[in-house]
Amino acid sequence: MVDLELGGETPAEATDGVWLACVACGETVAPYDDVVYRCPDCDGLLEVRYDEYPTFDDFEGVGVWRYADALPLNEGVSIREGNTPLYTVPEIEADVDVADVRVKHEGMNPTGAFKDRGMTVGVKVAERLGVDRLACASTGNTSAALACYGARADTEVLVLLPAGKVAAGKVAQAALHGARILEVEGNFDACLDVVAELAARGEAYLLNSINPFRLEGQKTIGLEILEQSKRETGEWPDRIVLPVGNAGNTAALYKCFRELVEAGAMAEDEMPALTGVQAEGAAPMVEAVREGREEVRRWEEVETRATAIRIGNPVNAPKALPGVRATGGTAVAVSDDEITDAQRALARDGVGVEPASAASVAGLTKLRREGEIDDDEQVVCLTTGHLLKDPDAAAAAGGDTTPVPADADGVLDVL
Ligand SMILES: Cc1ncc(COP(=O)(O)O)c(C=O)c1O
Ligand SMILES: N[C@@H](CCOP(=O)(O)O)C(=O)O
Repeated sequence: MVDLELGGETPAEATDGVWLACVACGETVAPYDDVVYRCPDCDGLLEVRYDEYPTFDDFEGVGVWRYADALPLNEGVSIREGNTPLYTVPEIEADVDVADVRVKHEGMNPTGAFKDRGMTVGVKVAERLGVDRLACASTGNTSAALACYGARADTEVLVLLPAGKVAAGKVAQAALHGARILEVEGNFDACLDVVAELAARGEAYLLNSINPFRLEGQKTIGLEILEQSKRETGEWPDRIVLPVGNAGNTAALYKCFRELVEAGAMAEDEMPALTGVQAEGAAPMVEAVREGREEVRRWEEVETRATAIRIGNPVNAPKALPGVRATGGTAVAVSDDEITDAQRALARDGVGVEPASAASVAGLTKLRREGEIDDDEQVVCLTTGHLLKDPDAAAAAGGDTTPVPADADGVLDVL
């Protein structure tokens, strides 16, 4: 069972109205006394809790730190993350025949992915804890963001990547920002096992999404979607469709909604339906949702062109699965070809994304075809990473180049 109830008494462990609580057994833990990732009693996942939850009236400014009242600290290690666009996508909207489809493009963050929202918080907490080495396992984007924010904080960064399975743009980012890059003979889940063990031995501070502070930053995706949707359409969306890998965003969005409900700023039946999309070759969350299970079964073998979500053991599943259920959402698996088709469709609407991001639109298309989504819905698809993250995939999905001589007549001959 999971205990996701907010509110109640502030425990003695709280510092500045903030504490950690185990979602499995309810144990409370002081936030900044020791480095802790899991419940010391039962090994369950931890989440950040507050003595007070803000409403929309409490927010001011722009970007992630507009939402400081919903975050554990008042400021972060920041390079101006968040405030990403919510695009209309007229061609996709017409193709899927849904009343309103918008795309929240998280690829427009400073390092080109949503991870920056988590790192601006997580790296600041690391500073407060006084750690001297940051680490993560990564399919690419987490490592790029951690390398960048670690550089900004002048702290050593170690990243473990599955050898040969990370897109070129992401490795280049981690390298240029000065991270120590270790290529592991194994998939992402194996990398996470190793780095979690290093963290448990005190060798590094872990900044994957198992870190509860990182997910606080990612909550702001939900707050921005709600505010932008209300401003641009007068309504909150009925549904948010998102790619799922380690299930951090699903967990963070659900926490965002729960906090708004606790603050009295949202009714429970107003929570947008969280709709997760995975690649067919890496779909343990979809399997768990379909089978009504509380936990995922780890997939040892995973494969997909969408390398960012090539993940077989989503660590945040115990937080994310209740979110899918409680919001009336669902989960669906899509093929690599469906992902590439969606990447092309987004590109035709002027939105350049990496393959994993396009999974959201592929999922919407499939669920519409299967009659699981109604035509009168207002839907937001989350696109999580920029096109340039994976230049090889973009080139393969795009058109061919044509060689021409260096004169106008020669060029006109081929047109
Ligand atoms: C581009 C991209 N999209 C989606 C995901 C999946 O997000 P989550 O792990 O929060 O489910 C990731 C990483 O996991 C990613 O890098
Ligand atoms: N896609 C991720 C996988 C790791 O997820 P995390 O959110 O737990 O850090 C990546 O970019 O590495």
